[in-house]
Amino acid sequence: MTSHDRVHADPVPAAPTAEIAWQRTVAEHLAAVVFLAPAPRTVEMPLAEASGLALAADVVAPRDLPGWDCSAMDGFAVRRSDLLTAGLSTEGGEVVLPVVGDVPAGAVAPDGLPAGSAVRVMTGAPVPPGTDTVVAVELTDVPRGPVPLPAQVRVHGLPPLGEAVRGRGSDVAAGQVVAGAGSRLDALTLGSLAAVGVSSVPVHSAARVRVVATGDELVPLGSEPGPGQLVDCNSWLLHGLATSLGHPCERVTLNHDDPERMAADLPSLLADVDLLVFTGGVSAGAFEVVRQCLQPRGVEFGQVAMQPGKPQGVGVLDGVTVLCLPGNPVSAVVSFLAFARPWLDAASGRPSPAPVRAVVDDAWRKKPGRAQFMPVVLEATDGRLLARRRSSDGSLSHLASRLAGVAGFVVVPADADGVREGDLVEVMMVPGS
Ligand SMILES: Nc1nc2c(c(=O)[nH]1)N[C@H]1C(S)=C(S)[C@@H](COP(=O)(O)OP(=O)(O)OC[C@H]3O[C@@H](n4cnc5c(N)ncnc54)[C@H](O)[C@@H]3O)O[C@H]1N2
Ligand code: MOO
Repeated sequence: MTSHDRVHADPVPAAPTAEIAWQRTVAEHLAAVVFLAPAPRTVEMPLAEASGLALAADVVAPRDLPGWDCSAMDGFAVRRSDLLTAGLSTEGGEVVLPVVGDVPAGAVAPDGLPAGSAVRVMTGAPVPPGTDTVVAVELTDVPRGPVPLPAQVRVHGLPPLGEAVRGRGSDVAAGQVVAGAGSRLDALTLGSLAAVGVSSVPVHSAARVRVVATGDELVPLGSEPGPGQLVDCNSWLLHGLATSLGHPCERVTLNHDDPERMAADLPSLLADVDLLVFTGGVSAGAFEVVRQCLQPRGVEFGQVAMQPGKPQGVGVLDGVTVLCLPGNPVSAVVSFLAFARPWLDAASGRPSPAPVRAVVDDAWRKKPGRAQFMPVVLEATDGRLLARRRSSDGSLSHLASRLAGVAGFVVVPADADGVREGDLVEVMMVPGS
């Protein structure tokens, strides 16, 4: 905590120890955090409200799509053998057929097609039983566009059998799986289910999240910071990440460093959420409000071999998983993506995203010992995804303004001493970027 007036302020609270409960690799801490995720809840939800959620079961088509044999073109439905009989061949010629009906999209097709006749059909409209081919309007003497139903049609091209006829169920047959269990209801999956008429789906509900920024140096967005103060950005960063992953999230700022006051607020902070995320006040200073409040209550504070994001806390209070992330803004973002996101994925039944691989368009050194999360911009060039450092100041944890435009973080393994131009690396992506 860096508040200007703290220098002369309250006595130091009766501090628990600043003991380091554990030292872990990123993989070890990830496993410890994800282990705490509860089994996903399953609910039946209207499709319209299920965007972004994961399906809890396979969803099958309740009916065939298309629901009838239909036309793929504006034209005339015929029996192809009638065209051949009337003298049309692949060599050429033309035939005239009487037009005995009109089927716009949305209409019901006539029961059948009298021999040697045609029915005008529009794209998507049902074709009468017995027809097997649609002659596009361009292959006839009928002009394109809004013309009255002609009494007859002159056909001057022989389409192949089955041309422009879509069979019933040719997209999906009733009972076939449209989207499998675990699929995320992105726009296209949601639209597919709407197409087959699925209006409600079994899903894993999103997790309810509360993010709490702490520190008496913080002032809310819109206020002018005084000496030693700064605008809280972490609550916005973490709230934005949680909501962009589709989890409802409440944003709280506690601009004090009083562990007793925080303890009094704990029941309401823990109420009605699945995941409570603190940021700030976890390290080794004299006024680490989160550590001082939560360590005596069983939350463990330790160090993870990563940069940024070394100090971390984790525990369970009243059945709620509590993650305590560092206060430096880049550290908070990296920690959220590395640990809170996988917890959220597990608790909401979503598969972890496949790692994105990119080629480094840059080179930098690092000290071996801690995994590094380097903020990068990504650029697709010549079929390759190039990762370039967002800033030559690298992965420094306080560079809040340089988070703008960051697409992800190149994960440099702990034992590496740097990255060379052309290296293929894994990128931990910022959701929605
Ligand atoms: N003696 C040691 N000092 C520190 C260590 C250590 O091991 N020994 N670890 C360092 C590392 S690494 C990190 S990361 C930070 C983490 O510190 P805290 O989690 O206790 O965070 P604070 O001290 O509260 O804040 C750090 C920094 O970030 C600013 N901050 C905090 N919250 C916000 C917010 N919501 N919006 C914007 N900025 C925020 C805060 O003002 C500080 O400047 O500890 C190192 N120290
Ligand atoms: O871990 Mo801290 O986040 O390096 O600055």
